[in-house]
Amino acid sequence: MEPIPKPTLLSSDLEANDSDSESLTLSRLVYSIFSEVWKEYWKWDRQYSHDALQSLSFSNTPYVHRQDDLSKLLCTSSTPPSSTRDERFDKGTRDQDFVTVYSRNHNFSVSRVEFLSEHTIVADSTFEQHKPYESCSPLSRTVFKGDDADKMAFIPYVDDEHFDFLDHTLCYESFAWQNTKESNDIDTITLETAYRLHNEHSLAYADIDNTRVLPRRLLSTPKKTGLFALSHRRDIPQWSKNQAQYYDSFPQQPMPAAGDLRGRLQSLQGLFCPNLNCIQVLCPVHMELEPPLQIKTPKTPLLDILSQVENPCSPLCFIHAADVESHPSWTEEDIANFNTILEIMPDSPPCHFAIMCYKPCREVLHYLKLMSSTATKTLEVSEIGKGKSPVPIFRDHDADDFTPNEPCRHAGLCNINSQCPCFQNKSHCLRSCQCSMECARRWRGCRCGTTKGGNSCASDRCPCVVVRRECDPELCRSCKCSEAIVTWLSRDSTSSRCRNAQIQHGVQKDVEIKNSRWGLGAFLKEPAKRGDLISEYVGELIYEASFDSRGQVEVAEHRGRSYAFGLNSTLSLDSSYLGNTSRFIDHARSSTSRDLHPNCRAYVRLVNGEHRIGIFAVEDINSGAEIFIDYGTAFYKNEGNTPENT
Ligand SMILES: C[S@@+](CC[C@H](N)C(=O)[O-])C[C@H]1O[C@@H](n2cnc3c(N)ncnc32)[C@H](O)[C@@H]1O
Repeated sequence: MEPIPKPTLLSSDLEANDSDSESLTLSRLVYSIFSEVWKEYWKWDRQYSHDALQSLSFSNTPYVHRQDDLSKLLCTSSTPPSSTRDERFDKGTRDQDFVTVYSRNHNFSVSRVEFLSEHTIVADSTFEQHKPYESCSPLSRTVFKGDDADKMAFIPYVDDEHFDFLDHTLCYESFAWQNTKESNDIDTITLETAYRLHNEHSLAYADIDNTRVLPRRLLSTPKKTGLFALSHRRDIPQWSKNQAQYYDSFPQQPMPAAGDLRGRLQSLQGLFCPNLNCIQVLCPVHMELEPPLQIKTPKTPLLDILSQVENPCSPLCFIHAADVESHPSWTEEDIANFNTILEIMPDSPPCHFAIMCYKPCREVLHYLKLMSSTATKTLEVSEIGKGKSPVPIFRDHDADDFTPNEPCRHAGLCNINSQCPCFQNKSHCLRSCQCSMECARRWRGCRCGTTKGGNSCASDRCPCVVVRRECDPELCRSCKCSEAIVTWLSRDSTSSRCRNAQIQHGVQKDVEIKNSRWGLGAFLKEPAKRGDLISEYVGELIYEASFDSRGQVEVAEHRGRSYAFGLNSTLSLDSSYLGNTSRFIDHARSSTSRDLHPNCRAYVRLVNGEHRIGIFAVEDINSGAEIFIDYGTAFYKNEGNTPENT
């Protein structure tokens, strides 16, 4: 059985007998129930594991022909036992191999046995064994890792006498398998402890958390999701009779009432990542636990909004008759919901509000007129006396000297007084920043036009290109960068397309990985034009300490291959363990031979507030050609390569 972890904070106090304070009594109770559950759980675990293993043994595998409740398929290679052979095995197929498939129930009893014949394929030629190569999990987008854990998940090259793994272990504090505090087992034990303390000892969950005896917090805090919320997202072993009552007993995240539109929008918004590179549900990288509602300042005068509506939305649309006969009497709830929608999409036509508010379009316009006159007055008053702000300074065009910051969330203007992180970092405000759309720190996008059959934003004439950021689908409207992906997908070569949004659109070339001069190399499977994105370089985003301990000096050196790129002033992008085909692109120096020169180049671009690396063709390249980039002078220094030997 695993040793019971002692709570770090109170372990000595818990063992002392002479203190009677209320909190200590509470802590002792929590600890004693935790210990009780701990022992019960590991006893169950041992029996469960024993039964599971036992059930796999052949002698214990009774033939039960039942089709229902199949939960597990286990395969072993064998010939069928003669007693259970059916006709198929007597028709000259005896020398074939058979696979016996046992279907099992939750309690490991066998519910069905089948014998499947196995077809053997004889290869014409012998395969040559590939030399040892590390595995790399395929990745479609970069993931944020930050710092590697202090716990070592495995010992690399442990059977290789040339690798000094003892030296490598010094980079870590412990082995991951020595740590019993973070596991599904511990979470399971903690949940059962919480249940018993609450239901059998009448302890409030907040009081249990306050003792800080349990290894995980039960309730969520603004910064961290608690175990109760997490338990809905994972499977818990079926071990305790109390489990069926967990979900009635444990507090749920309160759901906003049906009429509370603001609350419902906020909780819905909290599900989706606001970063345009991501938009993933419950994204662990960009999302706060309870992000505030994104409120927007109106930008377009009402008359302009109205003039853009071409078709009536209904017989009661404002287009037919703009005025109402008398002031429509909406309930307080109607008005509150209308205001909420107005806050998040102020520049929408009344027809859209009509659908969302369940009100006639014409009545909506009446309220819009009322609200817009108030809004203008408020704006005028709030702008009085502000004076001119100093011209903002930015440095986010230079990745070597900049790391993107979190979106800003503060009251007031983005300046020194509000301690705005964008101001402090000299960056542009992001789409998901809380400041007004009129904020002087916001990037305004480009106004590049598109030409029929031509491209836009392909040169330094585009202001986005100049500052090394990809066009923004919400800001760069005239280059139609939000439509470029549709154009590309339809392969419509006659339509114009924005050339400065290829990374976010994932417009990549087909690439094949084959043996090459220095291990594996990347080869084009289709032609590429100058300026085309070949592939995005994806991997794990890591800080410098992890860059070092991943062993640019140890593991990578031993392997003889390095997959890390400097991304910006604090982060590197490493595709050693997670990556895509671009990790196989080899290096070539400028101005060497025709078939060994850099036909592509890696560029760091600011894409919707994040740095990403694109590998772009710097010349027209034929299908079948190997892709090369120039790794730069660091490659010569770090890897002992000289320009001559490459
Ligand atoms: C990003 S990996 C490229 C893919 C690598 N060829 C493979 O098999 O996985 C970079 C490593 O490939 C090797 N490499 C690539 N280009 C090279 C060159 N021109 N000269 C020597 N080694 C090179 C070096 O070991 C380098 O650290």
